[in-house]
Amino acid sequence: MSSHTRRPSQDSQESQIVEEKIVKINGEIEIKSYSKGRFLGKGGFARVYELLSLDAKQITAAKIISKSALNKARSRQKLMSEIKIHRALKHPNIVGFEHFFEDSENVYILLELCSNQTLNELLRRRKRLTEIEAQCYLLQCIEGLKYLHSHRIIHRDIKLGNLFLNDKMQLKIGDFGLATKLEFDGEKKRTICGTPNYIAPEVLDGKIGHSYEVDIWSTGVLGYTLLVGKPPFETSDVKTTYRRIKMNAYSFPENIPVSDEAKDLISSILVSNPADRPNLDEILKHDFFSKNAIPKLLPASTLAVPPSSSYLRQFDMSNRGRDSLQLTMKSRSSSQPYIGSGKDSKPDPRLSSRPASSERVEKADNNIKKVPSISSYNPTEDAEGPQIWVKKWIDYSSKYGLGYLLSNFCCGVYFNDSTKIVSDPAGTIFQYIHRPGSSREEEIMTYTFKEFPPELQKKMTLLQHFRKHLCDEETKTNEPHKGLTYVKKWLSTPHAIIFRLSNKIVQVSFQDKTELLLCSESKFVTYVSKKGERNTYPLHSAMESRNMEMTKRLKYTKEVLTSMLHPNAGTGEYRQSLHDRDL
Ligand SMILES: Nc1ncnc2c1ncn2[C@@H]1O[C@H](COP(=O)(O)OP(=O)(O)OP(=O)(O)O)[C@@H](O)[C@H]1O
Repeated sequence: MSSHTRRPSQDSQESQIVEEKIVKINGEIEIKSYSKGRFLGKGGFARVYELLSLDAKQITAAKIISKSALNKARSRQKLMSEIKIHRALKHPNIVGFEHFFEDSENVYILLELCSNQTLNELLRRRKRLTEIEAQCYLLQCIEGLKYLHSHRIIHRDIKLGNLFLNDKMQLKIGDFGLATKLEFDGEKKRTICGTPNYIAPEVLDGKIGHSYEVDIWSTGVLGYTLLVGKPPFETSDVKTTYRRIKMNAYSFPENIPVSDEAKDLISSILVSNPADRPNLDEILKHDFFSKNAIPKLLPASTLAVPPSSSYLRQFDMSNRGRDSLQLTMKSRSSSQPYIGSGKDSKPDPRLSSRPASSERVEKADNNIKKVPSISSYNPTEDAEGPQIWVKKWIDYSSKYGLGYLLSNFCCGVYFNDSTKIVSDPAGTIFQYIHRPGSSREEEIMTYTFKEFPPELQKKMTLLQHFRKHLCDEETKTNEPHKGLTYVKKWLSTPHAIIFRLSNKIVQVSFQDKTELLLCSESKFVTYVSKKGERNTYPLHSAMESRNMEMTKRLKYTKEVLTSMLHPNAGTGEYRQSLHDRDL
């Protein structure tokens, strides 16, 4: 199997098309083409990019390793071992291994794309996590480890940066560069490897050898790090860190609240003698995992902010005796801090903000009972409603376009020429979305705020201008986001402004501050009432609901969306028909 990359002749940059040459058994040659997309990150060895297979239209993360980095026999062996171990694995909590191939310059490892980065970036944004989040991630990590250990594989590098999150917020163990497969169960390994903060004492000792218990130790370090915000043995130099690990010198800081159950579990894991540590099943039976119900997956909003109190209440075991409806179909707060002019102050007609404060949603719990058709409905991720929506916007289409702030604090502009720009919350990177030449396909280019083509200068200045007006200082985080959601289309009617987001959510923000968020894929609808109450329903039950305020708006939305598909859409006649339509 071999392949080659095609370099554009006048372009000195890296090639954008990768071709894989497959020699079939009958000698025929098949060429598979991939288009190289966004840069996702780099490690010691590899640069990682999105790779789109042009025939299957499937996007993967491609770890591209230059062969020049493999001139030492040890690095080649390491890569071969990583591929050999990883390709045989299949589990929901392990990064999927799709495929690998090579050409004269590189080795390409195609992996399941984890678009929400790793727990490393998450913790940098969030500082530390709530207990329910730590439970949820630890459970998934332990499930992945159980699978590995049952196949006699020790990962040996469990740490924040090797725990990936996919678009559904599923945790996936990745990077098998240091993993090893035991020949038999009692075998001990002696290679000193791992990442300083997470390395187990028996690895540092080197004499006694190590086994599965090193992954258990790292899970303890992981639990501590998620809850406290920094690893237990961290110091400014590696030697002192190692000394602390050997002496088991760590403590829980007094100013950070950590439950007794969490402290007990972590302390039972972080013991010097590997034989005294609990095994994975014993960890799962610990009180830390039974003091409350634990969500299978967390909402994507927790990438930026902690889960809201109303979200948390559905997992509180002390509520279990209450009305089952309240527990199964909880109204959810976005948990994002409320930014905006508020309902009492008179809003600037051009500057709008959506009502999304958590107090409002908490009040909504009592209202849920009034919607009869949803009582048999069990909560899923979808019951959370969309995680990303337009929080504020400024309609400056009289001159330039529409500027907006999303609930995940990404800021964007839909320009009058239909090009779009969207920045990450920190203002580090931005994406420019346009249709090059006469192409029908949109192209998404990613640039940093410091380096971008000069022709984008004016649009960047406008983006900066909108950001200044829409963003609060406190909402800016430091971490670049990947796969940014942006406004794909928007339309203003006499009653509402309608946004179609790139994540396929349609948001209808009415003049009276009510709001509909429609998810065409999951067929769920979230309604924010005049009082600011936010509830999510399956679309079919929402249509039949007795909540007239909502059904009226759903009907209006349906009519507007249908007429947008009309051949006359965009013409004066069409616009007039929108004006004539009643809410
Ligand atoms: N499956 C994936 N989906 C999305 N991004 C990924 C994926 N795999 C890797 N990345 C990104 O690429 C970066 C480098 O990947 P990785 O750490 O696996 O490379 P490496 O060279 O093997 O690193 P190391 O030096 O730790 O062995 C990661 O930090 C992450 O940002």
